[in-house]
Amino acid sequence: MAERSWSFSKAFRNIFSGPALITEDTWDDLETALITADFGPDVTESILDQLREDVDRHRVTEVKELRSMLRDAVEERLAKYDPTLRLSERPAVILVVGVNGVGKTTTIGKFANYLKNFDKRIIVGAADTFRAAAVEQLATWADRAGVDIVKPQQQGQDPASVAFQTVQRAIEEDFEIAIIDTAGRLQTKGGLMDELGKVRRVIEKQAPVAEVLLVLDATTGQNGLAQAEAFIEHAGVTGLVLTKLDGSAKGGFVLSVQEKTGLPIKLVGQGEGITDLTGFTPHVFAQQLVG
Ligand SMILES: Nc1nc2c(ncn2[C@@H]2O[C@H](COP(=O)(O)OP(=O)(O)OP(=O)(O)O)[C@@H](O)[C@H]2O)c(=O)[nH]1
Repeated sequence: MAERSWSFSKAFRNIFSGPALITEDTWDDLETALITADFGPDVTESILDQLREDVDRHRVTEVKELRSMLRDAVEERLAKYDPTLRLSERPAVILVVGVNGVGKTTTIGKFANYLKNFDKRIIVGAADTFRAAAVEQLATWADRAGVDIVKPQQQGQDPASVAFQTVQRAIEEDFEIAIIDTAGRLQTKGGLMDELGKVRRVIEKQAPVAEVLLVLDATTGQNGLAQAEAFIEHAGVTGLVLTKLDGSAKGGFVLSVQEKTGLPIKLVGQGEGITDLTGFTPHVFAQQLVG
C-alpha cells in the first residue's frame, strides 16, 4: 500500500530508529509526533495517558509494541462515531454545506458517481445561484457522473426555490437521492444561516432532510474548523466530509475533528478525480494513519 502524505508512519519510523526500550524520550518524541500530525493538544494528552496506563498494566517495555497499541487506541476513538450515511428515505435529500473553496461541488460530483455504483438514481440541485460558474461547475460534474441536474432559471434565483424544484423533481420522477449544493461564501453569519434555514424549510415541505454534510478542507486543519463553526452551531450538520486529505500532512486532524465537533466523518476525499472519494472506515483509516 502506498504511503499517504498524512500517514503517521514516517514520524513513527523516526521513533523506531531510536533505542529499543521505552524511555521518557520515547514519550516526548511521541508527543511531538502527535502534535505535529495535528491531533491537537487535548487528544494528544489523552492518547498518551491511555498508552502510558496500558504500558504499565501490561508491563510493555519495547518501543515497537507501542505501534500496535497506538493503532488500536486511534481506531477505538475513531469508531466511537457512526459513519453510516442515512439514505433510506425516498427521496433521501442531502444538503452539502461549508465555506468557500473547501470542495463542496467536487465532492457532490464524486459522491453522485459513487452512489451510482450502487444503482441509485441521483439528481443534483445547483442551489449556489450567485455564481454562474458554480452552476456550470456542478453541471460539468453531473455530466461526468451521468446524473440529472436542476439549475436555476436565472442567475441569483432564490437558492431555496432551486432546492424546492430539485426535491419536487426527485419525487415526481422517482429519483432515490437528491444532493443539493449550497453557496459557500461566508457572508455575515446571520445572512448565511437565514439562507440555509430557508432552504431547509422549503425542502421540508416536501421531504425530510436526510443528511446535512459539512465539507472541511483537511489541509487547513484546526483553522478550517474555526471557520466552519457557524455551520456546526446552526446548520443542523449530521456528518462531515474531509476533502484534500491527499495534500495534507495532518492525518491527526481526522481524529481531533470528530472529537471536537462530536460529529462523525462520513466521507473522505483524496484527490480531484471522480473516483477519489470513499466512505470512512475507522479500522482501515487507523491502519493507514499509524502504519
Ligand atoms: N487534491 C484535492 N483537491 C480537491 C479535493 N476536493 C476538491 N478539490 C479541489 O479544490 C478546489 C475547490 O473545489 P470546489 O469543489 O470548487 O469547492 P467549493 O466548496 O464548491 O467552492 P465554492 O463553490 O467556491 O464554495 C478545486 O480545485 C478542486 O479540484 C480533494 O479531495 N483533493
